[in-house]
Amino acid sequence: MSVSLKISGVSKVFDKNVALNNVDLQIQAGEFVCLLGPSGCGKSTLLRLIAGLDRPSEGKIYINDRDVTNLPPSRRNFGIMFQSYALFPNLSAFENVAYGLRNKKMKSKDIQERVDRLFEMIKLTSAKDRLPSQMSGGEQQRVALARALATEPDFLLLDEPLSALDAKVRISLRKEICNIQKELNLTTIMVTHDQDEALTMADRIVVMNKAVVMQEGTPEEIYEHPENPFVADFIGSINFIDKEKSKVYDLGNYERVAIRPEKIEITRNPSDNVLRGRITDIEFRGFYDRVSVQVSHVLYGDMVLYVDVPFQTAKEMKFRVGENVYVNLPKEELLCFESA
Ligand SMILES: Nc1ncnc2c1ncn2[C@@H]1O[C@H](COP(=O)(O)OP(=O)(O)OP(=O)(O)O)[C@@H](O)[C@H]1O
Repeated sequence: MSVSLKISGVSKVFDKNVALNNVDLQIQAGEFVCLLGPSGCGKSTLLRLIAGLDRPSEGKIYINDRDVTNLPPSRRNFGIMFQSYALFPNLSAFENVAYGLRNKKMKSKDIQERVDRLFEMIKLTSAKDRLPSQMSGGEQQRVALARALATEPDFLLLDEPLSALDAKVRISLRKEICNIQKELNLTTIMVTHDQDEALTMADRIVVMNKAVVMQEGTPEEIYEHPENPFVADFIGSINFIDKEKSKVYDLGNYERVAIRPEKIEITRNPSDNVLRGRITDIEFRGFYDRVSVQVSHVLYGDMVLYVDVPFQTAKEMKFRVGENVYVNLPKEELLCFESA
């Protein structure tokens, strides 16, 4: 069974340090939610409160509308997986996964069946009898996932589960975790500070900063319609244009506009609505080039805009550092913020 979770007015204060400030959050049954934010924003604290490893200073936590705020972890029925694999070093992979089931006094035959099924799920059947020290980091983390799922939890908590792994393994494990999560329709909350991870894995992202939720939404909503400069800046790259610099655009009541580097067009043809500039730097970034353009509009003052030019366009246009170009900031791509 998959459950819904509700965090209602939750605060957590350590001495005088406010780790969470009046956080509200609803998570639907079967949903994959990522808590994303910079170091110290409170995401691990929130995960610990949901697990019952710590108690909120204020507010309530509900599982399927049942108040569990004062229930111990053992009565919340979740699986958990940490950054460090935390496997028992002296037990085989199989016994690591079976551990919780033996504790529950499940029959040997049933344990065998369930653990075998889990090893099929994580595609590691051949490594069942190995010790953790005989497995790669990625394999150990898959065993940790199987262990978290063994007791058929109602929801899954993942605390930076991929951050200790190298880039390739991380990307393949992202997919595997998502597939398993969807197959089991298991409500899942993952803490990460890696925006790519959140964007590729989550049904919904909760962006946090300084103990509060800054915005929540689908990856597309968060990327395309950030509600404030913090979210715009934290997820993806962004150029900010502040009011005092922007005499070209009438910002009305807005204090700032912003535009993502891939939304700016760079050309050699002057036309309406383009700004003149000079290329000061070109960085090769694989499938795109990041071109820095010093905009030299009299009214603009000095401002560098970053423009991401897709690989193919960059190849055809052959931009050079020092060259004069024009940049177009399409009006419909501008993000407007009332305050900085
Ligand atoms: N047990 C504790 N005692 C005192 N302060 C704590 C404790 N746990 C967390 N904090 C503080 O609460 C704030 C939030 O910490 P938390 O670990 O939740 O952040 P985080 O977003 O998970 O950061 P990171 O990504 O670095 O793990 C920080 O200022 C931290 O120092």
